[in-house]
This record gives sequence, structure tokens and C-alpha cells, in this order.
Amino acid sequence: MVTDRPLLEINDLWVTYWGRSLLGLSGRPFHAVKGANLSIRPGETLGLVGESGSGKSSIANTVLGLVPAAGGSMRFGDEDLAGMGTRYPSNVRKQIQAVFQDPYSSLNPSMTVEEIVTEPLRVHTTMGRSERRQRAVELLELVSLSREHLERHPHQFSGGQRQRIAIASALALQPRLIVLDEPVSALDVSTQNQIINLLYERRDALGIAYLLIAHDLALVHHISDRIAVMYLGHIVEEGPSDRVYRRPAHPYTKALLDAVPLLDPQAQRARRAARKAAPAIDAPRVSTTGCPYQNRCPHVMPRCQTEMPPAYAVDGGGTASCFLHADRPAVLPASGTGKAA
Ligand SMILES: Nc1ncnc2c1ncn2[C@@H]1O[C@H](COP(=O)(O)OP(=O)(O)OP(=O)(O)O)[C@@H](O)[C@H]1O
Repeated sequence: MVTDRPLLEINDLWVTYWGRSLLGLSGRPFHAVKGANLSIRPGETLGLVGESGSGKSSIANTVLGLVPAAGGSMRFGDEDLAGMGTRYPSNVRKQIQAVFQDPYSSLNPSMTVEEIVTEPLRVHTTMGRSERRQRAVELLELVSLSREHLERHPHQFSGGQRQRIAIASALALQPRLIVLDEPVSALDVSTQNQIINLLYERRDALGIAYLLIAHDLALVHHISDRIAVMYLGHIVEEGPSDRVYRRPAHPYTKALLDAVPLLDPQAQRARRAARKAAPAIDAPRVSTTGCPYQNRCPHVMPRCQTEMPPAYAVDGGGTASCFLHADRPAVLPASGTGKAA
């Protein structure tokens, strides 16, 4: 049910945190997201990957209206999200829901399952109590739980069941977009598969779009239509999931994929040997000019140290911000060259 017009369109997004000095005055700004461009169509899943600290949750929290955009635009349908800061009106908040990583801390332990699942209905609709209860039963059935679970508290459930409850609550208002921030990384492998299948089913049945944040590239490839790759606040590559996974165009995406363990032990041994023979790679470092990946990149060229690459079109779809593709048309200006508001 993917259509062409974007549901969410993010252009040149900046997210900035301000440090605090001892006197409580604002210290130096830290730009966690530097000019990101992303879009998600209705019913589409966009996987956002990158190492810890690259800015994925900062984008997610800005889309959810938990953190204000410091610059750029974010359109959701006809709504200007960036202009609303953290004060989304109810009609917008209803349409964008979230499921977070840790089902042990994201559910209020003093509430019953019925209260948790019907809370969004209580806040955002005029439904009466019995109607809400009926809806709670339907929602629990959607996530393979049942009426008998209504009166129980979160501590009476396993991690996977708690994540089902969180998903039921996120579905309550029939949102158009759900932000999934590491939704299965706290779960064991077989429970992960069950939750992923559940998310799949709900997406196909209800036409919801997902912004899926995860470290696990194999998982993201499995569930996403498109993948965007972040490095130090920049989107360095974006494109159809299969193309990014099988033919990564940015050296950083390639490095991320090389870190995914191979099932074949012989191939895994060969890869380990090749890695040992390769020169040591520096830790990530914020460069003041040029490409953010320059000090780790095996293909670094002189211009990478002075110029930020624009996003070049890539064969098979999508873009890569890397001068290795400079023979292709640039479709977006270099990210991070604009100024945060
Ligand atoms: N509230 C905050 N105040 C100051 N700095 C922050 C804040 N939240 C995040 N940061 C910083 O912003 C950068 C990006 O963080 P973010 O959580 O968005 O990354 P991430 O890619 O989601 O990481 P992870 O995968 O570990 O969750 C990090 O350097 C982080 O320390």
C-alpha cells in the first residue's frame, strides 16, 4: 500500500543539544544531526542504521516531537512538524506513535494492561469507558494477547509479551506512522522473530509506515523497504533496502556490513584474516572540514579532507555522499553545509 507522495519528508534537519555550564547558563552547542534528508511514504518502512551516537534516536525523537528541530523542515502530510517544536496538537500526536527498546522500563508498572492500552484513547478521544475496554480487547487480540490479560500488571509478563502490549498501545489510535526505536534488541532471538512478524502483519493489514531504528543490519534489511545510513550526524547513504544491503555504495555502509557475522564459518574465518591484514582504522573523529568518514575511510582522497561530498545518485537507486561516485549526478547538496537555525 505504498503510494508516491511522502507521508514524512525531512529536509536539511538539524538537531542541536546545548551543554550546561556550572552556573546553569547555556554552554556550547552540540549538533547531533547535521542537515539530514529523509522521506517515508505511506505504508513504507524506512530502516535507519548507524553506530551508537550517530544521531538515529535524535532524528526519531525530533519526529516524535520530544526534541525540537534546530533547523530544516519536517513535513507530515500537510503539517509542518518542525514549526510545531515539541507542541504537537492532538490530531498530529495521534498519528505518530512510538515503540521503544526496553519493554521493562517503557510500561508504567503501576498500571494494568487495560489502562496502558487505553491511555491514548482516554487522552485523545471522547470514547467512554466500556467502549475503550472493548477496543482494548480488540487491540490485545491483534497482538495475540487476550481479554484475560486486561487486569494484569506489566511485571506479570515476559519481555516479548510486554513488547506486544507496547505495540497494542501504539496501535490504539490507528496511527499513520510508528517510530520503532530498537524494538527487539532487548529480546531473545526467537521472541525477536515473533515481534518482527507481528510488526510485519500489522503493517500489511493497516498500511502503517515505520521508521525503524536498529543496529542489526540483517534485521533492518529483512523488514525495511529502504535503508538510510547515518554517520556522525550525517545521512551518508540511502536507497532501496536490497541495493544498500547487497551493493553498498558508501565505504561506511560497507564497513557496517562487514561487521555482520557470516553464517558460513569458512567465510567468517576468511573475513577475519583479511581484517587482520588490513591497516588499523582510527576511531570516529569529528573533522572540521570535509567528509566526516575521512579518517577511517580506506579510499580517502585529498578532496575528502577539504570538501563535504554531496549526495550522488547511485545505480540501483538512492544516493551516497561519497566522491567515489562523483561521476554520477549530485542530487542533493552536501549535508551539514547549511546552518542550524
Ligand atoms: N539530551 C542530550 N543532550 C546532549 N547530548 C545528547 C543528548 N541526546 C543525545 N546526545 C548526543 O547526541 C549524539 C547522538 O545521540 P543519539 O542518541 O541520537 O545517537 P544514536 O545513533 O541513537 O545512538 P544509540 O544507537 O546509542 O542510541 C550522541 O553524541 C549523544 O551523546
